[in-house]
Amino acid sequence: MKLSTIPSVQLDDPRLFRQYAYVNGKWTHGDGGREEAVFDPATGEALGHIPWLEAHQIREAVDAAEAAFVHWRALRADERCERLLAWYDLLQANREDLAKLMTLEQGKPLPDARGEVEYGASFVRWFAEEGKRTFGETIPSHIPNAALGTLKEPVGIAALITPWNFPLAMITRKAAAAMAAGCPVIVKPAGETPFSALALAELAERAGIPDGVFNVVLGEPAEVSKILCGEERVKALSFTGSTRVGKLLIEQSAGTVKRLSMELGGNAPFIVGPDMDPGEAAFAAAAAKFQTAGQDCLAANRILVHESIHDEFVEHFAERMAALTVGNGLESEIDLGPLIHRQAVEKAAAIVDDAISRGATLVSGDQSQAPGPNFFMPTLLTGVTPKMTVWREENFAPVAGVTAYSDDDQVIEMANDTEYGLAAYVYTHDIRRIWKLLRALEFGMVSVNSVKMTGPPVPFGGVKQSGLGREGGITGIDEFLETKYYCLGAMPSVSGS
Ligand SMILES: NC(=O)c1ccc[n+]([C@@H]2O[C@H](COP(=O)([O-])OP(=O)(O)OC[C@H]3O[C@@H](n4cnc5c(N)ncnc54)[C@H](O)[C@@H]3O)[C@@H](O)[C@H]2O)c1
Ligand SMILES: N[C@@H](CC=O)C(=O)O
Repeated sequence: MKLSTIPSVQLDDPRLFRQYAYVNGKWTHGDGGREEAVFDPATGEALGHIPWLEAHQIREAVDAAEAAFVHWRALRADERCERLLAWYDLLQANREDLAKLMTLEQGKPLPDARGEVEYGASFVRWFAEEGKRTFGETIPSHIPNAALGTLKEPVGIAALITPWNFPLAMITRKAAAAMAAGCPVIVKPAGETPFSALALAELAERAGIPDGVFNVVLGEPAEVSKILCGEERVKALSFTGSTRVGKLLIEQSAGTVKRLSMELGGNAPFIVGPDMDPGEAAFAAAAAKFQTAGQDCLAANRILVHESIHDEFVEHFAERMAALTVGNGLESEIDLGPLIHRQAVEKAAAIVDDAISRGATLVSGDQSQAPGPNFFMPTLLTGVTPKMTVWREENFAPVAGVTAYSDDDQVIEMANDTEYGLAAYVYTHDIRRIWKLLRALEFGMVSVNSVKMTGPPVPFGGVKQSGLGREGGITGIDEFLETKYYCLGAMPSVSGS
């Protein structure tokens, strides 16, 4: 292994920085000697290296999870709860180090990284408790002398494949639900951000999570996913990432008929009604657009403003953008960090060029001001239309596309004009308009007059090509549970009703 630069960033606990995979409670290198560098997107410097496991090592992780399942599922729910709560406490106690690691590998400003650690930990606590409430049902019997009911049982080994934009919370929202349900997990984090996942493994071990229950495998993404999807013993696949890769994994899982949860791309409309104060709406829209430098599945992708306040809104939005500071997320007072890598910057530039070539107006976004090659300055385009990539695709960059509409029916049509259906924002105080939009918008989540919409109690997920299933909330654990129906017959003591 090559030397890394992370220790110089002064983690309070340097053992949270691991450059190995974690399988069956052991830190593991790749048998084939393959490894990958991980870069700080702000500076371009290598932070460290991770091994790429060989196919037989991925299967060993499945063997380990299979063995662990026997004991993990046999624990009482309150015993699993205790271990998960110990994990939660350790995440909280190490919040600062986890946040530093995250900023280094992902780029988001340190306060946002702290927020994500808090957010990620909150799912662990939530599901620790929810695990105690996986109730079955009693069914009034139609069969004489029989007792009918259901039990909830863990589905089995769960493979969790996660993205780089939320390197910790996208893991805990899945892993805590699965583990609380009694399932061991095999996590395959994004290659860009493995260190948050490995720190989670270190803390899981300290929390007393038994060997084989929480595994982190690293490797060539297509190779690893093919094995996990093709493995009969892996019963559930929970994926967060792009719709393109999600579709691929659905296909790869067909042969083994897995339980699938898919949290895929978004293309969120942000609708501003004619009754809104343009300054207030612009402030909210900027918050919904620029968090995590726009690299958020919930980011406002198409900002649709009523024509009567459009020009004023644009003025306020541009003012708000001018106040944003772009830079290395480790420095103070930074609002936007870098994009994850150079290709993301190139994609953002291409989206802006495409929009301008098709008639959009560039209001602001001078890329010569970018503090480094992976940075993209907040950009505002007006007059965006459905023909433009900025409308059709999730841009995953700090590029805001604004357009005007004239009435509610038109804006509903505009908002729904996408194959995605994750989240939508509505800003208006007119209760009739709110209800009309809420019902007509084809999205899994609609947030009215609030940028913040997520958290542990929330059923997070999309419709259309934004995904399958829901994470979090009271149903998130069901993604990892089977319903077993039972009929206890020949029981004269039961009446049948
Ligand atoms: N709906 C949600 O909850 C949610 C949350 C976060 C991110 N996202 C989406 O994630 C996307 C951004 O994340 P990303 O760029 O990491 O997504 P991605 O699809 O490129 O990667 C996600 C994961 O899949 C792996 N992967 C990549 N190519 C693969 C392949 N060919 N075969 C198998 N695995 C492969 C990656 O290594 C990573 O672990 C955006 O579309 C965003 O909207 C959705
Ligand atoms: N912000 C989202 C992650 C999407 O990228 C969440 O809260 O889950």
